[in-house]
Amino acid sequence: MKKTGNILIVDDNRGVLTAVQLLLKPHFEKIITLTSPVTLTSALREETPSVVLLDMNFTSGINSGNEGLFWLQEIKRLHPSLPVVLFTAYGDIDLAVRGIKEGATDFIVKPWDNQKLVETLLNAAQTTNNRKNKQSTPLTSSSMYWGESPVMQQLRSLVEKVSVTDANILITGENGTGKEMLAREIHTLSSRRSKEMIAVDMGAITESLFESELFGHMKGSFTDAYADRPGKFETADHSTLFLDEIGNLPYHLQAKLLTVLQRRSIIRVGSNQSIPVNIRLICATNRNLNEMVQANEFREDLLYRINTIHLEIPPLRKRPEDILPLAERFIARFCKQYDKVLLRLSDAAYTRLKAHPWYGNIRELEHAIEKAVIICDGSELPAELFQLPKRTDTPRSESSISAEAATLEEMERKMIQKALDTCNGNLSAVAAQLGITRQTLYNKMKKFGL
Ligand SMILES: Nc1ncnc2c1ncn2[C@@H]1O[C@H](COP(=O)(O)OP(=O)(O)OP(=O)(O)O)[C@@H](O)[C@H]1O
Repeated sequence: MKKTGNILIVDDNRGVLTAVQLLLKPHFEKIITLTSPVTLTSALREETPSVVLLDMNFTSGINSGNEGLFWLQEIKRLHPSLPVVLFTAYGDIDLAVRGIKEGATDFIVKPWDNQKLVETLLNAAQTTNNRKNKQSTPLTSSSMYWGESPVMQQLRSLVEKVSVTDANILITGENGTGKEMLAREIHTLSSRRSKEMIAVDMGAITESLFESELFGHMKGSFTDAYADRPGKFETADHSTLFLDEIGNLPYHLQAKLLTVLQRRSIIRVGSNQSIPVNIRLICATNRNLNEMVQANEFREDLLYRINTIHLEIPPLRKRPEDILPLAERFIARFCKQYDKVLLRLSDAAYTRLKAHPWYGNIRELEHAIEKAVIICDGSELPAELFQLPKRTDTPRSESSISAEAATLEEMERKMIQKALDTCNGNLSAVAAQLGITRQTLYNKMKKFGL
């Protein structure tokens, strides 16, 4: 017989306790008994059962049931959704009805019918178990794979600790390391998970729409404002707001963001009414914000505000033990998606994947696997299906050009000058060609006197 959760039984009659305990033993994983309700609240703080069976009368000779109702309220105060089944004296239906009105799930009349008692308690415990399973679904169904590497295990334990708090989090890491995926995981692990996480790509937001997108607007406040519209901050109220590519936010707009984060309220464009917002903020960037602060490209006060907790996702090449488990997960996912039998990696493919530096990180690995699964004809993925780009250059952060600041600055100046010449001074085109924002370009031109 399958056992269902734990039960707490509170009854001052030891004979009743023993009889009920024997009856329920085959049905519950653990049975906790209390002969007095005095220790009830401390017992519930230690362990939350799936159901409580609560006697209504603890003082011999007094059958008012008031004590039982008092303890029922205490249980509900601690655990509002914990099912409580009342154990009432014979014929005391009125009391049972009062108990039900005050939140009890059901009642059993003494002397009890064994079968009815077992069924009632199992049904009540089942509702708790269903709820627990439902709550844990988002946690277990996450497609995020943490990896085997010690560095990712450390990150995981930190994430589990901080997710439940409302602390602002800054996630950094190279492109494709899974910053957005981690932000979603944090949201799923938080108490805000019942509402959708709101994600904004700060690199894609145009300067003219920045305020309206983030803080909302009132009808008629500008040409295209046909109706009142909430911004992302308001939409994320009581949820998580994920600001991706925060390093791409132009300098002069950073002050506006900071003000809202400090005040925890927004004012829609065209309004003068301040609207409080309760958001948990997660930001992400692949840029080094400390260096940007030094270069006057990022406000130091904003950095302090957003990085209460800093999580750095290491690049895949720095945790090679995670490459193959990730690859295998992607193979299983894409074989299912493209309706193929489960393919396996050939030994040569295995070696090739493990040796590749994956500068595009998990995203690059995911795409490589998807492509290979699509074109594979046999039951094994040969190495030839993985024509991985050979890159002789290393990612920016590790590049040798950072070795000497003077050389780097000279190189930067020359690159900007060259781009200015080829783009005939069109600053937007120069910024796009160099892969930087216009604000960064202005700052650098000022610095180099161009
Ligand atoms: N830990 C992981 N487990 C499984 N898939 C992952 C993991 N991390 C990333 N991915 C996959 O890799 C891809 C890139 O992830 P994501 O967009 O979160 O990276 P990112 O760091 O935010 O990228 P970018 O810097 O380019 O915005 C996504 O398709 C995601 O599903």
